[in-house]
Amino acid sequence: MSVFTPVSEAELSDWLRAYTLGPLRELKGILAGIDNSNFFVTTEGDRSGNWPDQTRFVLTLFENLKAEQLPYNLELMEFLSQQGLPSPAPIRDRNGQYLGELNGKPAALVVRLEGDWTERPNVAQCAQVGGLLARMHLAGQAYPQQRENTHGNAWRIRTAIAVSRFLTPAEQGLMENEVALQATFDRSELPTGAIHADLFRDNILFVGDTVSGVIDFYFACTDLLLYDVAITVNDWCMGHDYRFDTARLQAFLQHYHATRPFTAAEAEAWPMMLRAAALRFWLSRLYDYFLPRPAEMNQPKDPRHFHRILAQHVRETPPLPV
Ligand SMILES: Nc1ncnc2c1ncn2[C@@H]1O[C@H](COP(=O)(O)OP(=O)(O)O)[C@@H](O)[C@H]1O
Ligand SMILES: N[C@@H](CCOP(=O)(O)O)C(=O)O
Repeated sequence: MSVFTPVSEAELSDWLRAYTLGPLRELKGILAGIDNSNFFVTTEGDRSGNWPDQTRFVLTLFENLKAEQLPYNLELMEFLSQQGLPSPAPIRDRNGQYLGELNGKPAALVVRLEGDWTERPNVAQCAQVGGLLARMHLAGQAYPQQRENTHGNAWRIRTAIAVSRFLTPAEQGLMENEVALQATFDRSELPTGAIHADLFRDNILFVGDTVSGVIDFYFACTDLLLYDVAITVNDWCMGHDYRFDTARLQAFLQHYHATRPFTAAEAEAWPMMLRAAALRFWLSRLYDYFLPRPAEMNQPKDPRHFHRILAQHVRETPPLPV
């Protein structure tokens, strides 16, 4: 979303001296995104450096994650990019470090990928994203690091308490019921691994109908693969009436299933995963909407969207259609 921590050209020019990317040409704050402070950075390039042809980068100042939590995310991006997946590689400085500090925040530069995100994905794009997510899950099985989901059960309970006063009694009832159900739902038979955990439409870039990039791995963690699928389809395959668009959903899931077949336990857990995924973003959007952090540029997202998706999933829980 946002720029919470401003950076001046002089501050960045000074910081860039640690890299072999040449002098700063342009610095521009990015409005999109909601967690970190992001900037497009263009440099003059340095033909003698490690990134001779690269002049376009994204600078992120991490607002929530601490430096010790970031190696999981940044090294996952590097790992997936080495496996041929279109994830932006973090840039290492002259000392081989990809994580520094700028204006009191942990900060990193990553390669700026080509392409734009799509607001209205078509069936072919959903199919591509389904296949891509399955490939990311399979590749992630070899990723050696683990990180607990910061938006798991304890976070759900804490956040539900914090936002409760902003809800109607009916909304409070729905939330309390879901938080309690999710807390006791048996997940022990479900496959786990490295998940993106926020693979919304604005985190995939396309050139035409071809995926050119997967960005924003800063919620990535070790969790259920099926939960990641549910998060992704709740955004990519949702229709205007808060029911799935069947053609996009089937294309997505069939392409996923062709690369990593769903297990019987996953088919059974599907409705609860869709609900967990909707609850996760209802809660975070409520929190960001009613209890926002101060920001120079900010664009809170509408929490009612996920309230409606959750209510619909509770009314009618669609089976896994593969
Ligand atoms: N590697 C990248 N290549 C191209 N654009 C990027 C890249 N990383 C981020 N962006 C742009 O910055 C925006 C915000 O980034 P994002 O990681 O989603 O922010 P946040 O972590 O705050 O949610 C994206 O919507 C995209 O336009
Ligand atoms: N995708 C989430 C919030 C995180 O936003 P992002 O800009 O980091 O993708 C939502 O839509 O609520």
